[in-house]
Amino acid sequence: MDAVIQAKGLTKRYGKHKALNQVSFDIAPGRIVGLIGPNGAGKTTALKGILGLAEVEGELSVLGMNPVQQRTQLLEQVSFIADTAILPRWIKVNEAIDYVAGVHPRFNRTKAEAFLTKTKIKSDAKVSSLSKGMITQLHLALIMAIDSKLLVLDEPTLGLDIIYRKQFYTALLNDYFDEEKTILITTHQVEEIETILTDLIFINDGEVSLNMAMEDIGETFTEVQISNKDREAAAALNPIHITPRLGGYSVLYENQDRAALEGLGSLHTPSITDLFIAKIQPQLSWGQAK
Ligand SMILES: Nc1ncnc2c1ncn2[C@@H]1O[C@H](COP(=O)(O)OP(=O)(O)OP(=O)(O)O)[C@@H](O)[C@H]1O
Repeated sequence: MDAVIQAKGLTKRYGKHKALNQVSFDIAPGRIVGLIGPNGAGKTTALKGILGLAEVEGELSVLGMNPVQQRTQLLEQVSFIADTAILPRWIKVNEAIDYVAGVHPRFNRTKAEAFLTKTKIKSDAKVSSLSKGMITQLHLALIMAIDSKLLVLDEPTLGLDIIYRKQFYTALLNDYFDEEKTILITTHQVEEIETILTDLIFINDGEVSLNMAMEDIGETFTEVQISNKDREAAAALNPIHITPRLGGYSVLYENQDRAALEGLGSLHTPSITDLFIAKIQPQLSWGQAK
C-alpha cells in the first residue's frame, strides 16, 4: 500500500534559521510513529507542514494529497490535537459533543462518551469550569472518537496526570488504532510511548538523526554494562555513548557485532530514552565511574 506520508527534502526557513533542513521520511499505513526531538528540534514545524498549516519547501504528500493545496479535503481524513488544546470556554461538554457530531461525519458519539466516563468530566459541565488537564481529556475524547486515517498528536498528554496518561495510551492502542490507521505522535515523555510505537524518528536541529522500525533497534544498538577494568577494550570497539553507572559504565554501540561485545559484560537493547540521549548528546569520555 502507498505511504500515508511521503516527505522528501522538507526545509522550512524562518529568516536565516532552518527549522527543518532536508528532512525526508516515509510512513506506511498501520504504523504508530514517534517523532522525538529536544525543544526547538522542528517537530511541531514538521507536523504543521503535514497538516497543511505551514508551507514547507520540498516534496510532501499526505494520504496522496498536497497538504497546502488540498487542505480541506485532507482534514476530512486527518485528526489532530495540537499541544495547545483550544475549546471555547463557554461551551458545555455535551454541546461540544453535539458540535463535533454535527460537523464530522466520522464522529462516534458513543465512543466519545465512553472515553469521558473514564474521567471526572460531567456532560453538563462548562469548559470554563474544567481544569487544564480535564480540558485536554475532553479534547482527546473528541478527537479519538473520530475515525480518521491519520491521527496527528503533538504532545497529547501535556498536563495530564500519570494515571490518565497511561489510560490514554491504552485506549489509543485498544479502542482507536487498527491497521488501517496511522498515528504520528510527538512527546517529551518518551518512556511512556516506548511500548506502543512501531517506528521511531529522531529529529534534532531540523535534521533526522534516526529513522527506524522499533523491531530493528535491538539489531542495531547494543548497550553493555562494563566494569572499570574493561574501559580500554570497550573503547576499542567504537562506542557511540558512555554513561558512568554504579560500579562501572553503560556503553552504547551502533552496528557492532554482538559476539565481539559479549566478553565485555551483560548486553541489552537500550531504552528509547538512552538511545535518544546518545544520539542527541554524544558522550565519549569516561568521566568518573560511580
Ligand atoms: N513562527 C516562527 N517564527 C520563527 N521561528 C520559529 C517559528 N516557529 C518555530 N520557529 C523556530 O523553529 C525551530 C523549531 O521549532 P518547533 O516548534 O518546530 O520545535 P519543536 O521541536 O516542536 O519544539 P518543542 O519540543 O519545544 O515544542 C525553533 O528554533 C523555533 O524557534
